[in-house]
Amino acid sequence: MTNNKVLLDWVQEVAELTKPEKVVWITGEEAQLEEIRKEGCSTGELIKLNEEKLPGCYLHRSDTRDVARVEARTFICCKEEKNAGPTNNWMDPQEMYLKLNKLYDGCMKGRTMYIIPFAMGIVGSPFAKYGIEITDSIYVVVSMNIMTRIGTQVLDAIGEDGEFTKGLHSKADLDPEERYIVHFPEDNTIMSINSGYGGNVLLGKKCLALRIASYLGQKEGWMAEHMLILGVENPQGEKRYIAAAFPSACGKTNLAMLIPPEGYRKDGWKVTCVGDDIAWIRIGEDGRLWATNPENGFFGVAPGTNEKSNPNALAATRKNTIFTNVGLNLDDNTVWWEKLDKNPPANSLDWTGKKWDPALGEPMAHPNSRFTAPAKNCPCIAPEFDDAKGVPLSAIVFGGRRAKTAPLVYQSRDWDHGVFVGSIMASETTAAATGAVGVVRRDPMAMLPFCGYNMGDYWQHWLDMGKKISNPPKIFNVNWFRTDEEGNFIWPGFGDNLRVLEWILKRADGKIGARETEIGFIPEPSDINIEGCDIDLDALTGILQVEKEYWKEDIKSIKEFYAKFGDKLPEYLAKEVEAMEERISK
Ligand SMILES: Nc1nc2c(ncn2[C@@H]2O[C@H](COP(=O)(O)OP(=O)(O)OP(=O)(O)O)[C@@H](O)[C@H]2O)c(=O)[nH]1
Ligand SMILES: O=C([O-])CC(=O)C(=O)O
Ligand SMILES: [Mn+2]
Repeated sequence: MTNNKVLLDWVQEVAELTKPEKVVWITGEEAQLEEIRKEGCSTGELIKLNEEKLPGCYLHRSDTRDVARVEARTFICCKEEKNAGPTNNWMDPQEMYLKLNKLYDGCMKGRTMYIIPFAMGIVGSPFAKYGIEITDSIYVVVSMNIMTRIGTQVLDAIGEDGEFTKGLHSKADLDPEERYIVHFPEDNTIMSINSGYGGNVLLGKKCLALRIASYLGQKEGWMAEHMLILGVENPQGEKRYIAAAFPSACGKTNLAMLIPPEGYRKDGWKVTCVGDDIAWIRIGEDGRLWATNPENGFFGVAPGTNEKSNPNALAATRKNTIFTNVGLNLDDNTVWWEKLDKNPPANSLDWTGKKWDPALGEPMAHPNSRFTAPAKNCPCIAPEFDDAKGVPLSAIVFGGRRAKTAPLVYQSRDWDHGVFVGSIMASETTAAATGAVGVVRRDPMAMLPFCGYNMGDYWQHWLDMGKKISNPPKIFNVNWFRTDEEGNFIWPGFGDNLRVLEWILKRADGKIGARETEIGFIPEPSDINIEGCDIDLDALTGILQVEKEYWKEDIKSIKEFYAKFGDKLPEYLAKEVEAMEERISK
């Protein structure tokens, strides 16, 4: 398969440690993959769904104690603790290797070890990064085939002495107490053990394309971000691209696949999706920022996805998709999740595989149940999806889930101030990670769980990038999640978010004015088009205010957070929070 000596030696070393019964190199050929899917069905790892209604689709159930990313068990192991920073778990690399090697010892006994060569980015592109994931999970093999570009083409691209990220995964015995998701950025190595949940085990995604890639980006002068990328074409035929960073389960997939409201559709607005979760961003020869999506599929949140909220995502899941932890309709062998439609199938199994009983009031699908769907399935996938050079960004948008404080939208004064706006992001936690849901926490640039080095150095890297871009995108912050006294969302969201994007793009093109406030530029309410939208001008005006009392509270929390970084906190950010405090307390 390959003459790469480093790779061959490593595979042999891993096989000696984990002691599998069999070793299989994944070629990427359909016949081999189909064999593996069949094998997965015979072991129960996969359940084949209705071939007529959902051709090529499977259901997978992960262990009930293993349904989300585990941030408390995710580590960045670099030589010096200060390089991991105060927001990452750290352990000395040698100590961690020792600990892990004990856990991996014999963990694949009686199992098959699969070797998956994969690419993040387009194979052969100068921006692609290659990896090898060794795993004992069929779910991982078939999911990596959807989420990344895999097979012999990748081995050829790596070549005899090319570099690659080493990724070792084993389900082992799924012991939550011994679960580890570990990154050794200095060794370009990832080790994951005792989990079978996507975010912990599909090592190309968060582990390589964000944690390892953010570290490489800092060294090599580019950026790896937790961002969707979308294209917006207005009725004049002007096409613009936006990248947006929202924390997990805060609306990236939905915004990336937005369907314009009816009036906008009639006028000729078009939205296309380049990516829904990760953006790799570089400075182009023209001095602008260019973004690519290194993935090949969507690992999207299932609950809430329906014909109305996100028809594009739903359409993407109608073939060759793997569903994880959703409900199973026993009458026709299809899947169901909360809000798919109004009629939960009575004769069904819940996400754990037990008969579902509506009387218990429990959801049928897990709140973090997911679909793994090929990007090519998505009706609005952008023509630039396969273009290795990516798309030029007009705007970068940050956003979180905040019932209060953050207004619907505001714009930073300039790039540096935009870095500040990203650094002070906060959001309510969601089911995407284990732990409490709905607790506000600081999540800078939506990268809190994904930054592979010291977040203070990461902010400095953003500031340094700004100095090198002659024509930087404009930077904004949005919040679709403001609630009223009864806890209802005030802004209708989803397709109507295009109304806010329209303002953002007019600002980016310098076509419209705005009101300067203590936190940045805010639209005049009349500048957001709400014709045909389910919100009135009063309510809109309400969510476009700077509410000083809330901001004062937020500034306290920002300062506490910043204080953790000591001398790693860029001076500009330290000064800016003081300046903002002064403006707010006037
Ligand atoms: N109220 C409101 N809810 C939204 C909006 N957009 C998305 N959501 C909800 O937010 C949840 C998650 O949205 P996604 O688009 O899947 O989140 P994501 O950012 O892609 O998440 P990850 O895949 O975890 O990174 C779903 O329950 C959606 O229904 C919006 O504009 N308004
Ligand atoms: O990694 C996962 O499990 C899914 C995801 O996109 C996120 O949590 O942001
Ligand atoms: Mn994500």
